Amino acid sequence: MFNWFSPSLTRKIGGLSAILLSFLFLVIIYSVHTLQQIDTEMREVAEIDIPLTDVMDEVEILQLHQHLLMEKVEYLDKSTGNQANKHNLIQEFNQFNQQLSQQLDNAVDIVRHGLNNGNIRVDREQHRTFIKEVEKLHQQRQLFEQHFLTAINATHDQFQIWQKVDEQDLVLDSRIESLLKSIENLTEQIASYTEKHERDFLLVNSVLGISALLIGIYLTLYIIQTFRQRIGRLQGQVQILNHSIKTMQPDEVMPDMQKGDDELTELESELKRMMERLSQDLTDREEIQQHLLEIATRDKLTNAYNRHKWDEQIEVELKLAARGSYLSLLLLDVDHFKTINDKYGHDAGDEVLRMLVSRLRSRLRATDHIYRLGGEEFAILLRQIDLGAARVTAEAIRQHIAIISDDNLPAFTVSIGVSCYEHNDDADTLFKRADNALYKAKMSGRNRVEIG
Ligand SMILES: Nc1nc2c(ncn2[C@@H]2O[C@H](COP(=O)(O)OP(=O)(O)OP(=O)(O)O)[C@@H](O)[C@H]2O)c(=O)[nH]1
Repeated sequence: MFNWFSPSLTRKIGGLSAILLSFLFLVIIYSVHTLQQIDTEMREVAEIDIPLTDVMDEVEILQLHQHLLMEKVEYLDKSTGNQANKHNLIQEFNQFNQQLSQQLDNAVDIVRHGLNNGNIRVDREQHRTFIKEVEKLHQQRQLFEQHFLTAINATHDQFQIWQKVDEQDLVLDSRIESLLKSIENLTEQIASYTEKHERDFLLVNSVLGISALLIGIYLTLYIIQTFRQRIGRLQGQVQILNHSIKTMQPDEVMPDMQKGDDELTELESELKRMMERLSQDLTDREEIQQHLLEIATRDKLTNAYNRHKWDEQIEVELKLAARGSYLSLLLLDVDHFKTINDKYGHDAGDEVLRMLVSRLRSRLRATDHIYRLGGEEFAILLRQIDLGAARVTAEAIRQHIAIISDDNLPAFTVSIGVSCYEHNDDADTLFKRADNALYKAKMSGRNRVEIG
């Protein structure tokens, strides 16, 4: 089923456009149909009703003329008896008769022709009735003429005969009048049909036009609103992405995805995926950097910090100590390491160094760092430890190392020189005191702790 909220933007706009076009199509179809209808009705009025009205007006005028002639003839017949004049008037009367017949035939022809050609669409039945009425009028007129001629030629009861003729003349007048009235009615009827169609045309076209306009406005506003909203969101996300790339900080929170599966949502999810990829890349990069840093600062054999790290860190620790915190240095050297190497081999010597660092770690706090300064010499920095405590720690270490017993490794001992930060010490002076103490320990027989 068509769900308005889920389909793509193209389909939404396409759907609304299709509805809009359908409305316009309906307007066009309806307009063409109604205009055709109005045109047919106007043609019917022009081709049938107007000529018919003209003909019947002509009939009425002729009838009036004939009526006057008849009055004259009647007067002459009754009073003067002027035969020559009467004869002329009768001839004139007959001419009008012919013209009247001709006009009535014309009227019938117009209607019949219209019916046969299909030009008459409105009230065909009433038009057929009109033909019948005209034919009847025709017959009555012929009857009237016969009566008129009889009246002229009558030698007695003239007054009564002329009265009858007058009566028939009146009937004919009223019949013609009613025929004219019926034509007028037909014309009015067609005019009212046309008017109704024009009104409907305006109404339906207005409704369809306004609907199309409203849909068009809605469609435009919907597109503008949607694009502004969604593109605003996308701009925000692109800015977040941009900022993350600039600062190399992928921890910016992307807004939640909008529901739907249109093109802009796809673009949004693509941006989200890019952000995730960037985040992953930056994490990987950080891990690699961390790893490289480890490699750069650690001794490969023992994993203790190397001399490079020592040079860096001692300055940091000295600054902290200068602010008032204790800092002690243990300088540790394996006794007779050369002999171990010579006697048990270089690999065994390596293993001794590895084990030494591992044991030292187990005796120290996490904040006490071990540095391999070269060969079998190590430095240990003890934070927040004064000289006395450092000596105790050094002694504990020495004893712990001396009692190691491992079947695979030779027993060995260490000598330790201890120094503690003093006012205005630098790396050299602090180191020197520890080194002197170590020297003293070596000179005093090794496996000893000495204070510098
Ligand atoms: N196995 C091994 N030996 C090393 C390493 N670095 C230095 N050495 C050896 O350590 C020995 C140090 O010997 P010396 O400086 O004479 O010191 P010592 O034999 O320990 O004598 P004292 O310090 O006076 O007790 C040398 O033989 C070096 O070759 C290493 O990484 N592995």
